[in-house]
Amino acid sequence: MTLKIGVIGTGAIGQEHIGRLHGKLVGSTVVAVNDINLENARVVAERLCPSASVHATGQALIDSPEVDAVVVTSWGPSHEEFVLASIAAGKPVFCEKPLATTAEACQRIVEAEIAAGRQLVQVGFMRRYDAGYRQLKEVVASGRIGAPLLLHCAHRNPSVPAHYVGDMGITDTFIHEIDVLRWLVDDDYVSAQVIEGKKSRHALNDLSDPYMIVLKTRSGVVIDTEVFVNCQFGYDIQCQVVGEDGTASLPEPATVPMRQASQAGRALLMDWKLRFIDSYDVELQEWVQATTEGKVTGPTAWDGYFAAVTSDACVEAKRTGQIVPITTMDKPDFYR
Ligand SMILES: NC(=O)C1=CN([C@@H]2O[C@H](COP(=O)(O)OP(=O)(O)OC[C@H]3O[C@@H](n4cnc5c(N)ncnc54)[C@H](O)[C@@H]3O)[C@@H](O)[C@H]2O)C=CC1
Ligand SMILES: O=C1[C@@H](O)[C@H](O)[C@@H](O)[C@H](O)[C@H]1O
Repeated sequence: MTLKIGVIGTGAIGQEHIGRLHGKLVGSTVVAVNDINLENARVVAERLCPSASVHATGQALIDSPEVDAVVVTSWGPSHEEFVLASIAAGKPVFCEKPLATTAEACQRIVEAEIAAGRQLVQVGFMRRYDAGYRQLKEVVASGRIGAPLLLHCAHRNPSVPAHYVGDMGITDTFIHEIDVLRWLVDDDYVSAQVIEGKKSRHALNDLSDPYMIVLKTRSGVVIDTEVFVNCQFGYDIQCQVVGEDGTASLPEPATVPMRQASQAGRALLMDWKLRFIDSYDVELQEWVQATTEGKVTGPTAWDGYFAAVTSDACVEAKRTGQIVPITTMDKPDFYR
């Protein structure tokens, strides 16, 4: 069976996902697209999936009988509307991160999915599919470095566009660590602290950059992460787990070691698209397979909700300079 997919949002990652769902992966085809910029949707369809219909609204795409499943790659503030509409239509939906921009909105999605009686929602936390993170998780779970005590992490982007403002360092960027690190150590967070310091001269407008975020988990693991989105030198993701008996680190992406012009070294990637290209493929291939079998096997609406609660706590911690507790509703049996 071939899963017929409708994609809402034909911007940067929308185009990436259309490319893989229509031409690269097995068992899927893109039959419909939509974007508030309709002309852009038409141009993208023409280039990547010429037989797809271009719908005037996201709702029309979701309602279309030709669409079996929905992929939401529009801006964060529109996610709630499209995910709720997909649930109401009884259609599986893959939503890029964040699931929604507030914890309240994510809670509404969780409640709607429970009321619908079956899991339909997967969130685009692709790092769980990255070969390096999967290897690191295996090492941690094997007990070879003993129980994890501390994590030292960094999320560095070379630069960000002018529309990247305010707390996006948390809600758009650090949200990846929020999800992948609780999955990595199989633990949940209980508090957040944000430490701001000297601002880089490369940070535009009101953007505070860089800063440190410290999360503490239920079992007491302390996780520090540097968020630095104007670091200039590369797209650089770091994660080191310090255990009772040793340390384990996220492998560096494989790039060619070079000796040239009196220097020895290797190139750094400059772009998230390249750094996680394989994980997006694995993520969406597993989603297509699971959706065809009527299951959700990846990050759920609950994971999206938990990430949003944590992200809200980090935003509050940044605003107040205080250590902010992280409290969620009880995890429903539906997600156990
Ligand atoms: N998993 C990952 O590594 C990544 C995830 N993302 C997430 O994907 C989403 C999109 O990000 P980008 O592609 O970078 O942004 P973008 O700005 O390149 O594209 C977003 C597209 O959505 C369209 N759009 C916005 N509101 C809409 C609405 N109500 N209905 C239909 N179309 C609408 C815009 O016109 C635009 O074409 C965001 O939630 C972002 O956080 C983005 C980059 C990487
Ligand atoms: O999801 C992503 C972007 O939306 C975000 O803006 C970047 O900071 C992240 O590194 C990238 O993975």
